[in-house]
Amino acid sequence: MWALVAADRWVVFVGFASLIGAALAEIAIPHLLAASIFSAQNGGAGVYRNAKLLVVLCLISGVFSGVRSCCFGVANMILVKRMREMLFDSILSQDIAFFDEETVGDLTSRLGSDCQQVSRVIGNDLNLISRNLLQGVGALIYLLVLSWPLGMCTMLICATLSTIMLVHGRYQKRAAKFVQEFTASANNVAQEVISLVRTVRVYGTEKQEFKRYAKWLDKLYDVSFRQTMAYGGWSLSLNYLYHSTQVIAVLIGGISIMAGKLNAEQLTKFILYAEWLILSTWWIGDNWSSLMQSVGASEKVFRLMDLLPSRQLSSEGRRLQKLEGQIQYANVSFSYPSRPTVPILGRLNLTLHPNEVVAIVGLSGSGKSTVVNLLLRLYEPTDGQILVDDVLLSELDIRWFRERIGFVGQEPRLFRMDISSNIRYGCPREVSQEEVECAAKQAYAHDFIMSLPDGYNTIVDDALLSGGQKQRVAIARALLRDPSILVLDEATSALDAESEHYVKSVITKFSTDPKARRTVIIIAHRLSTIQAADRIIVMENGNIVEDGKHSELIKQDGLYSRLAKRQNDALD
Ligand SMILES: Nc1ncnc2c1ncn2[C@@H]1O[C@H](COP(=O)(O)OP(=O)(O)OP(=O)(O)O)[C@@H](O)[C@H]1O
Repeated sequence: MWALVAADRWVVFVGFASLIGAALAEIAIPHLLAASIFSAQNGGAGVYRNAKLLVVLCLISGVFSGVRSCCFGVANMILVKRMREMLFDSILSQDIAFFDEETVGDLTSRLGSDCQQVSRVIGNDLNLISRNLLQGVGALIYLLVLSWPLGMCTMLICATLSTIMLVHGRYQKRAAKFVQEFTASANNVAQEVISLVRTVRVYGTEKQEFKRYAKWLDKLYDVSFRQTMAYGGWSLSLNYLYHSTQVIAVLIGGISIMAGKLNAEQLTKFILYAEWLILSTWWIGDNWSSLMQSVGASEKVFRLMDLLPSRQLSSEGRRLQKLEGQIQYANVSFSYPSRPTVPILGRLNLTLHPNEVVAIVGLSGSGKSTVVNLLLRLYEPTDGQILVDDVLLSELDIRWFRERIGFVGQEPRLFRMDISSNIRYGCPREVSQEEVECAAKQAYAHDFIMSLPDGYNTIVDDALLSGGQKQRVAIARALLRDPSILVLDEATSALDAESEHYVKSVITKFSTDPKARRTVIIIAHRLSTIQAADRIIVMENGNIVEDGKHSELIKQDGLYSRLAKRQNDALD
């Protein structure tokens, strides 16, 4: 955290300097107050001088307090901004496996409320704790000098208060972690339910979902209730201890006056400073528990911030003169890091030649998408190697390589921006509007885009376009890059019959038009779309069981032929 603050050390430095200035100015105020009252009673000498001094001290303390508040306020803003930037950057630079483990709700909670809470450490808690600590220590020294028996009694009360404060702070820190966890869980449920609201509505599970959300809110309430009770206990003990200083003042102070060891002015000063000392301890205690809550909330935030970025992104690799598009899987085995004991691919061997259009088919869960995930280096093989143009994929500059890949995922989701920007998204070169429209035409998306109210400038989101339309925009995005390797994962699953026909034409163009040729990998469930592919790979349980052209595989009478027959029967 200090690294975060260091960049703005001047703001923090000026803040702390004004804090000390204000505390020093304020420490003399009770003394002057009592002195003025008693000098007035004793004939008036020094009243005006004390009053003038009081005005000057009040002015100084006011200016310093104002500067202090501004500086710590600014430090707080800078801190929360920088923390969010660092955390977001750290999250974005993680391996994809990280996102299999963490939930969206959890991460957004860390970025939102947790960062805000942690920033309070600088903006509020540390600032107030330091100020009250300074004032408290000043008051204690004054009290001990004034009358050590009275000073010692007050110190004893403060020590008791501090012990209660530490126990209370530790409790608040523990409670803050639960609050953080339950808030994140409630956020997870809310995000999931809102994003699946159509399913919830159709299945009529609103009440169930409400209960699921309310369950976490109940837990949150429970912890917050205990926190409030603990705070009540803290306030109660503070109150008793505060009033006990008044009792001590009356008793011990009275006895001291009768014994001639103290006069009325000194006892008044004692009461003022003792009150100040107790109030300072109260404030420290209050801010201490808040500081502990922030420390509790900060643990996960800092753990996330401290994660090392994905090694892929931090290492530089080789760049080839041109990506020809030859891909070779050599004895590749793989298990997902979240389920390391479940083998997904077992010693897979597959070679794709440059400009070949290869379709991968197979039953659901047979590992088709996993083959593509490994090529995109979203995951690393557990064993074996992947070579691209005879170079190890792990040795290639991953950014350079990905720039040359066009990818359409299973569920293309669009960004909340206009269609034109969605098509340009991630394109490594400057592209004109004509090029965007040309890509949209190739993906048969141009006509429906033109029918939208603002054409290419229409702001889209997931709800505005149909699945097939979103998929065609995603295909246009992939084509605009003019990639050397094009990957279409289930690119036809969400298409209606008409769109499917168009996409089939795009695929046929890749295999027939020499100008459009590139290495294409198509993962498809609808076998009718991939008949024009140069080769069809059939997968079962993470292994390749058949490999050949459509006509050859039909003749083999194996899994592909069975799948094709089943689909034909379904259509009849
Ligand atoms: N991120 C993940 N973490 C753990 N297991 C996963 C993950 N993604 C996929 N799997 C598992 O890996 C296996 C293969 O999944 P994959 O998505 O590659 O199959 P697929 O053939 O593409 O299936 P489909 O046709 O249904 O998309 C499945 O058993 C799946 O449950």
